[in-house]
Formats: sequence, structure tokens, C-alpha cells
Amino acid sequence: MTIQWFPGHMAKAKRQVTEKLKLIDVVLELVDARIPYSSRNPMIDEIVSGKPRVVLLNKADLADPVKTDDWIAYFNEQGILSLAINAHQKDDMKKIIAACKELTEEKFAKMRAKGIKNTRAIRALIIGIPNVGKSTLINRLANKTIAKTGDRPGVTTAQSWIKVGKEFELLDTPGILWPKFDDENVGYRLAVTGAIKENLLDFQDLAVFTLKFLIKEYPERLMERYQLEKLDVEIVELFDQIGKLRGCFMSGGLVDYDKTAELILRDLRSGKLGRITFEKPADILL
Ligand SMILES: Nc1nc2c(ncn2[C@@H]2O[C@H](COP(=O)(O)OP(=O)(O)OP(=O)(O)O)[C@@H](O)[C@H]2O)c(=O)[nH]1
Repeated sequence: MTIQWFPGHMAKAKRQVTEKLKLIDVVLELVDARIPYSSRNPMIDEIVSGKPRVVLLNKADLADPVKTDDWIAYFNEQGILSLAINAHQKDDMKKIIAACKELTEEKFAKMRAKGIKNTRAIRALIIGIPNVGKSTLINRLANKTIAKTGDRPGVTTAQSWIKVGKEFELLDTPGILWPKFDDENVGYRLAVTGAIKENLLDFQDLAVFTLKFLIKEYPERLMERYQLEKLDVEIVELFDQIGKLRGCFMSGGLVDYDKTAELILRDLRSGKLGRITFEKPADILL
């Protein structure tokens, strides 16, 4: 997984998704429930225009449930159906299929009214930015492991359908979209949640961003996890305290800030700092 999008890439990705859209009845737009704004493609409305769509707030198991509810209400207000899911959870698949049925009911009723007898299965496509859980969801819906092919430049692979019961089928390769790049905070949020390739990142920089965010939004969690008594100190002081507590030292006995930063990010990504969401609908101007 890399995120290196250039105008040429973007145009090609858009074309590939547009081609796939012609084949399907309903779009499953996957976003990261911890960053439902930053993990959406900026041109998504234009790209899927006219197709019924469900926004799936994936990795909801890692996100703050109160904020997830706010996001669902927000999408509702926009007239977009949305569901909180965990792509590893079998039970959540039923909710997705039920939502797809609801959204395509009218279209299929019209087909039946025209006398088309053997009504086919509902056809769906998963789309989303890198690392949002597309393959995991495909495998979960398919109930087996489907080889990860993605869209490679210049390679035309035949489209095939994965049957999920009698009434639903899924295109076996997802549509890959690019994230937003227009705002520094968006970049940080994508990076701390793991959407950007690790070797492109400065862990100390990301850990500073994370600590500042936690001080503001989840101070108790931070204090509890790292046994901190107060947070109104310099960030470097927090690094020192956390590094000492967790044994992140260099050979001379000084705190190793790189190791400490990695530890903070690992804790965040694995949910050890609790369920965290980085953005609220009220924070964004849409
Ligand atoms: N906790 C949690 N982890 C998830 C969930 N869905 C996916 N993941 C994890 O997120 C990581 C990325 O998932 P993938 O399915 O590879 O994502 P993708 O969108 O196919 O990624 P690309 O191939 O890079 O486009 C994996 O480590 C998954 O196990 C979820 O609902 N909850």
C-alpha cells in the first residue's frame, strides 16, 4: 500500500472506478470511522453520482461510539445511508446486505413490473482509499480469502463476481480512490490511523500530533495509560515521562524519542488508548 497520487494517477483511478460503476447497482463506500471526513475522496459525490450508495464507517471497533453516532446522523441529514461496521465481523455483513436491498428495491421492482422474470442478484462494488479495509470486507462477505489484485497500471483483469447468498454479488476487485491532500491536519490524521506508508513518515512528528490531540480531546485516557499526573507541560516532558515509564532508552540511558513515538502510535492504532475518533461533523466545513 502506498499513497503517492499524482494527477495522472488520480485521473486513471477515477476512470477505473467509473468503468466499474457501470456494472453495478449499489456502491459500498468504505471510510475509516476514526476519520470519516479525511478518509473520504474529495470527488466522491461526482464519481458515484446517480448510483445508490451506503457509507460504511469501517473500523468502528476502534472509533469513539458517541462520535460514530454523530457521523451517522450527519450522513442521514445529507440523505446518505450510513452504517458503522467492523469488516472482521460476520454479523455486520447482514446489515450491509439489508441496506443494499433497501436501496435497490425500487429499481428491482421496476424491473419486475416490466416483466423481467429472472431478476438477477443485486450487484455491488466496494470503493475507498488505501488501507480502509476493502480487502478485509471482500473476504468477509465472500467468506473466504480472495487474492488481492487491486488495479495495476496497464493490467486488464477480467471482472468476476463473488456470490454472497442468492440475492447479492460483489465485484471481486475494489475501486481504489485517493484521499484528500489539501490540508495538513488531514495528512496527519491519515498518517496516524495508518493510511500512509510507514517509511514516508516521521514518527516523532506524528506522535507530537497525537499527544496534542489527546491532550485536547481525551486527556483522561492519556493520563491513565501513561500514569501522567499533569498534561500542561512541554511535549518533550511528556515524551520523557512516557519513555521512562515504558523503558524506551538509548544505550547511554537517555530516553529514545523515536522508540517512544513508535510506542505511542502503536498504542493508538491498536486501541490501547481506547476508542478514538479524530474528527466530528461540527469540525469540518462542508
Ligand atoms: N480493527 C479493525 N481493523 C480492520 C478492520 N477492517 C480492516 N482492518 C485492518 O485494516 C488493515 C487494512 O485492511 P485491508 O483490507 O488490507 O485494506 P484495503 O483497503 O484493502 O487496503 P489497500 O489494499 O491498501 O487498498 C488490515 O490490517 C486489516 O486487518 C476493522 O473493521 N477493524
